[in-house]
This record gives sequence, structure tokens and C-alpha cells, in this order.
Amino acid sequence: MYDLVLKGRFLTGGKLIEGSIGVSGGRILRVSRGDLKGEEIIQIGRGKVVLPGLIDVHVHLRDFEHREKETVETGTMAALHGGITVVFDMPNTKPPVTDSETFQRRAELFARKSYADYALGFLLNGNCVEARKAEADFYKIFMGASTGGIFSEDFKSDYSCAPSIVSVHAEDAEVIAGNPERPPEAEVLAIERALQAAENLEKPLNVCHVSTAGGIEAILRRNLPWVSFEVTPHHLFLTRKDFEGNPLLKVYPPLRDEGHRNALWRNFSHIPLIASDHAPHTPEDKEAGAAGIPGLETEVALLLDAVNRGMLELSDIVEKMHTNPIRIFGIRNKGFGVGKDADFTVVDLKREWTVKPEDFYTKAKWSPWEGRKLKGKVLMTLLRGRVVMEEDEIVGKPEGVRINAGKGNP
Ligand SMILES: NC(=O)N[C@@H](CC(=O)O)C(=O)O
Ligand SMILES: [Zn+2]
Ligand SMILES: [Zn+2]
Repeated sequence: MYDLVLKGRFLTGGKLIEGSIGVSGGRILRVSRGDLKGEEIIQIGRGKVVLPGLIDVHVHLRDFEHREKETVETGTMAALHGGITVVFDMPNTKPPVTDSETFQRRAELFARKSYADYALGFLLNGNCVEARKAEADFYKIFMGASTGGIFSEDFKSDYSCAPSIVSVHAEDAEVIAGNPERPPEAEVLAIERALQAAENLEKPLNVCHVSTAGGIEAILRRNLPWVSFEVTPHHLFLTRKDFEGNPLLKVYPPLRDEGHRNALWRNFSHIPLIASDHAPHTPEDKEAGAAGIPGLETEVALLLDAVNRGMLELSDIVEKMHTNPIRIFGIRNKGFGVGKDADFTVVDLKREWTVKPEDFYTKAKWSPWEGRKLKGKVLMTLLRGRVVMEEDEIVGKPEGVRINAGKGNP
């Protein structure tokens, strides 16, 4: 008798199967095409699909001295509301996570306040001893300044110091200093330099929010197995024209012309990761020119809507927001398999709804897609065998745990 049996249609290995998942102690113990007995049964109705828990490897949850922008609670409730079970927290906070003591303070904050499971980042900029002491889940390097203004004086030495995978903001500091509109060549130049270092150092590198044709083509051409990259929904679904119509859409790297957006879609099957770069700011900060767009509560629905428009498959969402993040970042306790945490994102591909930011949990209650009718919605989120979000209500508690510290495989 399992604690919980989830019955319905599951997407696994790219195929839709009808069956039951037996869960006990927060972990998947059995996946069966037949019936299983459980203390609790959750029957997922027709038209709905159970996806393995979706993971966002690039979010800014602020807190610390920027609680007015977002807190760990509001940001991780927004994650569950958007169907995200694990968030990767970016370290360009105030104060920034650039020493092991601040890292420890952040880890304690998440342990108390996070509603989703989480990975914690450390900001590398010439602080190699502290970076090693922190033992972060991933390391972040800014090649050019973004929100918070910190960037690396020597990318290659910071990258070579990193004890584990580096996520890099690739915009060239010199180009953006002279060209505040941050043209495509700022990204392409930085990506080329990052790839050269990756070729020499042969250690894991993840290029954040790739937005240009030259950038994605340079990475694919170099084809280094230890180099991955992310693309955001705003660079997939919006262009500079949208920004010209709405200054709120200021973001780094900037929204690009149609040609760049087409290059991302042309190469869509080769994109390893889709990540929101959820970057909340107050309306005042946005008025004052802060860069960043909130994305946690719209990213999955936008992709489901695009599935309905034939632009991608449901299995692409699982590959780029579950399977690849687990492989690339080495998340041992996650995955759709026996012994792994029972995290699930239940979606209804046919549910139509209108984006209403006043219903968001994020403090950034605005969206580029405000008022947009989307076909496809996240209905329920389960974290380690517990329903934590259902029909837009957060029903879980701040019981998120750090990745690889979970009850999954040692
Ligand atoms: N993307 C942005 O425009 N802003 C991000 C920082 C970043 O990801 O560069 C932020 O933290 O606000
Ligand atoms: Zn960035
Ligand atoms: Zn970011």
C-alpha cells in the first residue's frame, strides 16, 4: 500500500502512457500501466497530462535587502504556481553572494522560507577562496554588468577557479560600456570568448539567456559536450518591436529583431534548456530603467500554448525543463524514475485562460502577456509526493529542500 497513487496519463521517455505511479516517503517507488493501491489516490482526469516536475535553472528571487522586489516566499510560491518544482537562485542579490558567510546566510533563508526545492548560486568575481569554501550548487559569472553592477575582471581565471558548473551572463563589458543598447555583437563577442575558454579548460559551462543568431550558432558550431545554454520565453516569443511599444520590456540581453528570434526557433531542437530568467523589479525601479522581466508564472503556459500552435511538442518541455537540467547540473535526487523525488507538474493542454498579473504570487504583478488568452495551463504541482499547488491555490508550506540534499539517491 503506497502513501499516494497518482493515476492518469504520464509523459515519460517522450511517450504518453496511461497508468499509476506509486509514491511513498516522497519518492517514486513504482510506475505501472496497471492499478496500484494507495492510502491516497489522485485521479488525473481526461485531457490532463502528468509531466515530471519542471525545473527552472535561472531565477532571481532577490530578498535580503531587496524584499520589496521579491522574497524567497513570494518567488517560490510563484514557481509552484507556474508548475516549477526546482528553482536555481541567482546570486546577484543585495548584498551579493560573493563570500561563504553570505552564501550560508542565503542557505538558511531558503531552508526556512522556500516553497519549492532549490539550488543555490555563488557569484564569482576574483573571490576564488570564498567560492571554494561556499560549496555552491552552481557558480555565476557576469562577463558584463547587469542588475547589481557586478562583473568579472578576468572571466577565464574565475571560470577556471569554479569548483563546479558555471552559468555565465555573456555580454562583453567593453561593448556594452560604449553601446548601452547592448547590440547583438556584445553577446556574440562574449560567447566566442567564453567558448574559447571552455575549449581550453574543458569544464562545464552553461551560457545564460542566449538571444542572438550569432550566439546560438557559435555555440552549436563549437559543439562542446560540456557547454550547455539557456533560452528564455521572452526571447522566444517577443522582439524589439514589443519593447518599442512597452518600455517595461527592458531586459538584458535585450529583446532582438525578428531575425534573431527566428534563429532561436530554427535551432529550437538543439536548445538544451528553457529558463525564465525571472527578474522581478518594483514599478518604480522599472520606471527608473531597471532591466528584467518576471516569467515564473507564465513560462510553462506559454510553451503549452505554443504546443497547441504546433510550434513544439510536449516532450520538448520535459526535455528542456526536466531531463536536461537534471543531467547538466547533476541533480541526483530528481528524475522520473524509481527512487527519485516524486515531483510532478500536471497540465491541461486544452484549458483556456487569460493572463491576469493581479492573480500572480510574484511581487512583480505585471507581464508582457497581460490580457493574452493562452490555451494550456498548469493545474497542479506536486513536490516530493505532496500536492503543493492546485487550481491556482498554494496548498503547500515552505518545506522546499536544497537539491541533492533531498531523500533521493545518496
Ligand atoms: N536579465 C535582466 O535583465 N536582469 C537580471 C540580471 C540578468 O539576468 O542579467 C536581474 O537580476 O534583474
Ligand atoms: Zn543575465
Ligand atoms: Zn538573470
